[in-house]
Amino acid sequence: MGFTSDMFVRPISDIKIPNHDYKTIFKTAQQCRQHPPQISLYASHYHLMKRVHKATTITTTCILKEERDRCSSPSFTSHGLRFIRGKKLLSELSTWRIGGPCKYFVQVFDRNQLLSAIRYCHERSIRFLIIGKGSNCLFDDAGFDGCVILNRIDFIEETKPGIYRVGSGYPFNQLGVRCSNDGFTGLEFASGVPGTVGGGAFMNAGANGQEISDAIYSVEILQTDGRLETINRNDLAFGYRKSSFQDMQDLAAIVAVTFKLKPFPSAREQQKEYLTKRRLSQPLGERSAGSVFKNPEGIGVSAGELIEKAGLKGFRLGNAKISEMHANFFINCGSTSKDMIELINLVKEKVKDKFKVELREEIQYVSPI
Ligand SMILES: NC(=O)C1=CN([C@@H]2O[C@H](COP(=O)(O)OP(=O)(O)OC[C@H]3O[C@@H](n4cnc5c(N)ncnc54)[C@H](OP(=O)(O)O)[C@@H]3O)[C@@H](O)[C@H]2O)C=CC1
Ligand SMILES: C=C(O[C@H]1[C@H](O)[C@@H](CO)O[C@H](OP(=O)(O)OP(=O)(O)OC[C@H]2O[C@@H](n3ccc(=O)[nH]c3=O)[C@H](O)[C@@H]2O)[C@@H]1NC(C)=O)C(=O)O
Repeated sequence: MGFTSDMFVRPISDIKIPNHDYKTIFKTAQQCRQHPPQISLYASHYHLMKRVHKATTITTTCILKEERDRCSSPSFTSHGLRFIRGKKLLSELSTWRIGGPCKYFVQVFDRNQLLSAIRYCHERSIRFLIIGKGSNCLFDDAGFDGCVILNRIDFIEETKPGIYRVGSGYPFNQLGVRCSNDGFTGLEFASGVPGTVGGGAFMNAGANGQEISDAIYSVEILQTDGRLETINRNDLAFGYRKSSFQDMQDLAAIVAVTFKLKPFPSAREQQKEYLTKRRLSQPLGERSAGSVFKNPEGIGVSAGELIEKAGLKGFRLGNAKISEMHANFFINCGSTSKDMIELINLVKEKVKDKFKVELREEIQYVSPI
């Protein structure tokens, strides 16, 4: 989307002339009589309106030019945040290491920054995407024609024994280790999961019979209109890789999650056992996005098993390959998004032909526009 000048019209409060500094306002007005007024003045200036409105206009025009220049440079600051324009590669932001440049990129470290980033996008009708570790996303080689907001809200506080309030950008993996080390059960499975707490809640991450939803006490979310809301677990619905968040029209982002865990002396051993199992059965050192497909429900056979039985383990299409270790992990060996999508579609077709089972993706496609 191109910039138009009216995107940069700002109310006078944003113009760096203090309300009482009439001298500067008059001076600016005198310099720029040719411009028509575009925005209204504050009531306190009303008695000066006739003489001042031209000052407002020209000052705004200066801001427009300044902001347009800033926004077309490789990096610029707005709303107190540093944006990178056109340079950040999505391949650097995804565990699959696939994806072209995004039009804007910004990192947020707390709730207010997240709100500012969303406001920035909202004011300019820029499409935005919140990502955590990008461990479940397939980005396009063409990139993303919007703003990628990288969630780095990564605080953790134990408010009472077994109750943890955690920023949505906190690594899920680390949370699993921390809670198990502290002797609490419920999140042992999280160690080894490469996502964030927010991504985990959004997807209702699970493994080894545990799910994040079983440990959640409440979730703090940010709505697109800027409102913050805390939702109790009882008011949320979860299923296999499914959560209420996926259906919320007004959700901007999950900001923090509070977990309530029970004491369990063997939590640490349990966590280590899960991690060992994961290391033995999953290609963790390779560029993947974890399970590509959800397990089909109600048939008692996993997606990995079906793909293996279809004879596809180790199959390679271009530079995208099905892991020899686990058939539901697809490896990027220098692949494009096109290769990976073709491989995914081919697997779906073969499994459908052979077993009459429709595999459904767990990974999320992020379209470039
Ligand atoms: N069990 C396993 O071994 C593995 C599990 N996973 C799971 O995949 C998920 C990926 O996590 P992560 O890498 O952080 O996510 P990603 O960065 O891959 O984002 C995935 C999706 O989650 C949504 N999302 C991410 N963070 C937030 C947030 N704070 N608020 C709202 N929505 C959010 C985004 O939705 P939108 O597009 O709407 O912005 C995005 O499309 C986790 O559930 C992880 O547990 C991944 C790999 C292996
Ligand atoms: C990796 C993910 O989560 C994983 C999670 O780590 C593990 C461990 O609990 O259980 C799920 O995998 P999974 O169902 O493939 O679990 P596994 O224990 O590896 O395999 C299940 C069964 O399939 C068989 N199997 C698996 C892979 C394979 O190539 N061939 C095969 O026959 C295994 O022998 C086993 O009998 C989650 N995947 C899904 C889609 O639910 C993820 O979500 O990205």
